Amino acid sequence: MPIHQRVVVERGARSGFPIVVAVHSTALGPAVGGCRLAVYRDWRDGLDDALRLSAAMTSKAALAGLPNGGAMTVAALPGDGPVDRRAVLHDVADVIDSLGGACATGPDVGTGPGDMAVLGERTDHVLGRAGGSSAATAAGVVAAIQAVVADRFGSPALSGRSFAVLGAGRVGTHVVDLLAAAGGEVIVSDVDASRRTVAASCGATWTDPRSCLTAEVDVLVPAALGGLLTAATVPALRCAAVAGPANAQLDEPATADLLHARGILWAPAVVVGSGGVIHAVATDLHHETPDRVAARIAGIGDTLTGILEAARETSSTPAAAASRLAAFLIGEPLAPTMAPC
Ligand SMILES: NC(=O)c1ccc[n+]([C@@H]2O[C@H](COP(=O)([O-])OP(=O)(O)OC[C@H]3O[C@@H](n4cnc5c(N)ncnc54)[C@H](O)[C@@H]3O)[C@@H](O)[C@H]2O)c1
Repeated sequence: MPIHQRVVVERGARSGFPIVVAVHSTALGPAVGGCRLAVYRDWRDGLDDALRLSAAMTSKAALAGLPNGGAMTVAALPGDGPVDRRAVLHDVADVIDSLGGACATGPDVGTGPGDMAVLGERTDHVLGRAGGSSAATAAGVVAAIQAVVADRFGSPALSGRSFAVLGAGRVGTHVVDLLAAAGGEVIVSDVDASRRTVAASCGATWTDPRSCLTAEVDVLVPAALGGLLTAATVPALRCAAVAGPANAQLDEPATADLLHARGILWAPAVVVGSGGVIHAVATDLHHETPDRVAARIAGIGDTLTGILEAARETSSTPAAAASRLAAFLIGEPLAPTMAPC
């Protein structure tokens, strides 16, 4: 198993809370990854998260075509008692800064652009201060959907194709708008009924989450939480393909085989949902022009097309083909925790 390049665990000088920065790999360039502030029963669970997510980020960055490796930062908060958020963020910034540019961090669960601005008071190695990742993520999702539609139906045209978008949050709303504007027939759902306005504003059809999941459509687009695709839900699907940004869509890697056996094309979320990371890293770290960044995001479609072709040629799942491609790009075999999904 490829060992992490460097893992730092420190007690925050101001907050006293454990701060973990895991740098998995800098083989392709400086490592990038999210900064997670979360409550853990035991801080070592936060360390596990950092180790797992930084390894997965190495695959994500490689598949995104970025000259970067993977990292992850975790501040393990206590479940009770006051939290001086600013103090925690400054502790995080000092640990990141002490690594001298080996890694940069951006928004993740529990953090947003405002928090990145606070980190930026003490280190330059910060991404995503300006926000805007959800629009970039959605643009990448649509590029991926075009590749999926081309693979399944022979043309990337979205007009006249049908979509079910599950989750009308920040990314899902943009995706619904883009698909509807391209002439797609769109069904949308969310557990939050107030999100019904997303459908009303662009002529999409609102439905309940279960009906959305099992709708007879060309592409199901998971844009809510993870764990959607399981041995229980896959038999109920009536779509030709699944392509969405939701992280950890598969409850376990073997579910990709169930989808494959049912003839449903599943596009790995690590590729489909990479537009936001590409935008943040290419803009903030590599200072690329907006046109170059947009081209990189549109390139998600080409990457996915290559993965789907490789899967077909080798009679394997797209998940397995993506895993092989990531290993080739990184130049070393992937550990199970790095398998892209
Ligand atoms: N924001 C990004 O740039 C980005 C990038 C890559 C991946 N992702 C992933 O994409 C997904 C959506 O991200 P987001 O930023 O739009 O999140 P969000 O929190 O803004 O939206 C998620 C939406 O899903 C809804 N939801 C939750 N559970 C649901 C369920 N069981 N059925 C239907 N709807 C449900 C919520 O009510 C919410 O409106 C997440 O899994 C996220 O990890 C996001």
